[in-house]
Amino acid sequence: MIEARGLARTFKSRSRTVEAVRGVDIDVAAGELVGFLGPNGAGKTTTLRMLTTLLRPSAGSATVAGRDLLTDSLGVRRQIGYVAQGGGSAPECRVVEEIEIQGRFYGLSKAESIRRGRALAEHLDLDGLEQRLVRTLSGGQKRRLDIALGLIHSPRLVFLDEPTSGLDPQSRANLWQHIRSLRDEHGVTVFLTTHYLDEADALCDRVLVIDDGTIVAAGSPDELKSTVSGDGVTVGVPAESTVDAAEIAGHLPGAHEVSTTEDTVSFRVPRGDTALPELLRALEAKGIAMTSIQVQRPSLDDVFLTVTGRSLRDAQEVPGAA
Ligand SMILES: Nc1ncnc2c1ncn2[C@@H]1O[C@H](COP(=O)(O)OP(=O)(O)OP(=O)(O)O)[C@@H](O)[C@H]1O
Repeated sequence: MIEARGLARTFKSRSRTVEAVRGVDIDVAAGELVGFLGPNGAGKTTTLRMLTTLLRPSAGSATVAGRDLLTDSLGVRRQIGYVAQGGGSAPECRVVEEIEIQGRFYGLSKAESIRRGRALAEHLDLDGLEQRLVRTLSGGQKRRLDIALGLIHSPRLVFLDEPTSGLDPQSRANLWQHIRSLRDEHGVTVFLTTHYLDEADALCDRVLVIDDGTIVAAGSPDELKSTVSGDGVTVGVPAESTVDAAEIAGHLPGAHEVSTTEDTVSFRVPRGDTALPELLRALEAKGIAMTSIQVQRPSLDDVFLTVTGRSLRDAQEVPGAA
């Protein structure tokens, strides 16, 4: 559905040149729900704007929904839906008018726009809001309206730029369900940007991690996590046993990054759940009584940390990156 090669975009002003996207390759298959994850300023929106024909690439090529991005941008536009970060609906318009206007933009008749609008309203929980002014909608309702507008012409591929940013946790979870059902029930391929780790983890089949204009990791959330350093295990032991316990931990298959505090031993192993029985047996054989145990699956932040050397959360706070 998307095949991009070496897509790049440089912004030049008199004082400086910004290489916002430095030659990315992107492959998205039909029916996938793919997340583009990265900190502020990583190049997510710039990539999205290129793939949706809103910004001409400085280099590279792409096929989007079967159309060539550079030579058939109109064809691409007809095939895709795009929901920008702030959405596109006018605050003083009624919901029903927005839906109708959007349909007319895409060449639907008034009757078709209304029919399609009704179906989308039902699907996206907008029933009963048709006569409301857009500015009176809640944050979650407004996002769902923006998504409905992006889907009015029944695109096979939809781009969502940070669809849940600024929403409260409940509205975010609700919107995730709607986004999932676009794919599950309507077969729409979804490509979305996010800087929420939990969103990428919970929602996406596959995640592309972008940092400083370059894709630094790609795979399903589980694949990405398993390529990192494995599960983190922390075992509490009596202070006099930490040295022995650390040695035992270090001999477990695949154990690495062993460290101790006064009364804990921490290490990583490929699978925490399978390493634990062996650890327990070995500690018991040495007469070491464990006082606590904690196993932590790696997070997407660990992935980011491994590939960039920085925490994704810290990377959000880079001055001037926004
Ligand atoms: N029109 C522009 N002119 C100059 N620089 C730009 C322009 N648009 C984006 N940039 C720069 O390109 C880089 C990537 O920006 P982009 O908006 O693509 O990042 P992002 O990952 O979408 O960030 P965010 O999560 O904050 O939306 C940033 O350094 C940004 O300042």
